[in-house]
Amino acid sequence: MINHLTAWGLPTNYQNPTPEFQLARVLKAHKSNYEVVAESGIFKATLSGKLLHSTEDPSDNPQVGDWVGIMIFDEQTAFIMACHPRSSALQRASVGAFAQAQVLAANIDVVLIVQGMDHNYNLNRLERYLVQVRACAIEPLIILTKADLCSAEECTERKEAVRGIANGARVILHSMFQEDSEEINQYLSQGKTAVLVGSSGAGKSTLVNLLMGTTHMATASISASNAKGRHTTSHRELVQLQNGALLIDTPGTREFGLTDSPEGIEMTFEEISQLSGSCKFRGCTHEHEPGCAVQDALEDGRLEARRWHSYQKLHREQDHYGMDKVQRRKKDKALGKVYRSAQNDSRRRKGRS
Ligand SMILES: Nc1nc2c(ncn2[C@@H]2O[C@H](COP(=O)(O)OP(=O)(O)OP(=O)(O)O)[C@@H](O)[C@H]2O)c(=O)[nH]1
Ligand SMILES: [Zn+2]
Repeated sequence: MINHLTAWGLPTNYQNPTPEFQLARVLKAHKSNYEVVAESGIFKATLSGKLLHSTEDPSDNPQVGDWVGIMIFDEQTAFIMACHPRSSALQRASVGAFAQAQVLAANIDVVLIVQGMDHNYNLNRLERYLVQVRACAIEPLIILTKADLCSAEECTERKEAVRGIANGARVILHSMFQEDSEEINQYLSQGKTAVLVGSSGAGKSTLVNLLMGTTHMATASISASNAKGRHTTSHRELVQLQNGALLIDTPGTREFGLTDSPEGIEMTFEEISQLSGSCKFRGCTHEHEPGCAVQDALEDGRLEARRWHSYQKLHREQDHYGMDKVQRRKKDKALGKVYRSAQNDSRRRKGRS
């Protein structure tokens, strides 16, 4: 018998960490309402009280793509009892929260960074996505959509420019008027989970529709379609593609704030990391020191000023996040102390009375 959950990306050697509960994967997460798929079907789900109160960090709460342990309540509803460890998580700095990471999707194999070749085209933004995806240790794939809006020369030029900053990530040109999506499909293999990111209007939903085709719309992913059978991006959701791969669309990720993994910057700006190693002084700030390899490269044109400024901006942002996180931890710790001492006082008072 084919294990139903393998069609939802369950790795063959997966060990269920909580065998007392049924294994399920989160298909949708909207605030505290979830939809999960288990061997026995699709359920609406909510977090169990225990899980709700035991998670200190909001990023530990289940997200789209997570493997969870559920207890089935009736034919349609279930409780999520446990959120299992993730093989990977695509996260960004949380919007409006101080130095908190927000998990956008869990257990991801590849992130498709979608950018339109219209006014959406922007190398700095691509670098930001690349840094953060790599900071999460996930493979990035860049898809330049709306190729029909550029001349053939412009397309080639832009693809080359993107290759120049991609540091080894694959770059694919795409248009909705193309008959097939074979080139993209190569990276979306059976049982692998991909996430689409890109700013609003980049062409993500259009691409999801193309990759989903029509046959799978009749299955679980019907909920991803409106009456006209079109996928619409209102919230994150995991769908099955025609070729057996799984795809999560993230709507309008306009803000894609960096968290604090320096690996992302090092991998994306490898040439700058290498140059830094040749500076005369260790700890060179690359601003005014003599014998600075970065300044030399900027002067003779080996390093483009745009790229250097982008690197500096992203580096600063990441440093800020790191410093804010240290501060937040200190504050949390101090608050914890105040709370514990108040608890002890109250216990003592109770003991005396
Ligand atoms: N010319 C052209 N237009 C495209 C192409 N792909 C998408 N579009 C158009 O671009 C607009 C935005 O596309 P969507 O797919 O809705 O963009 P999105 O990234 O899902 O946007 P959000 O849902 O806001 O995150 C739509 O009007 C599409 O028809 C393409 O390859 N060529
Ligand atoms: Zn230097």
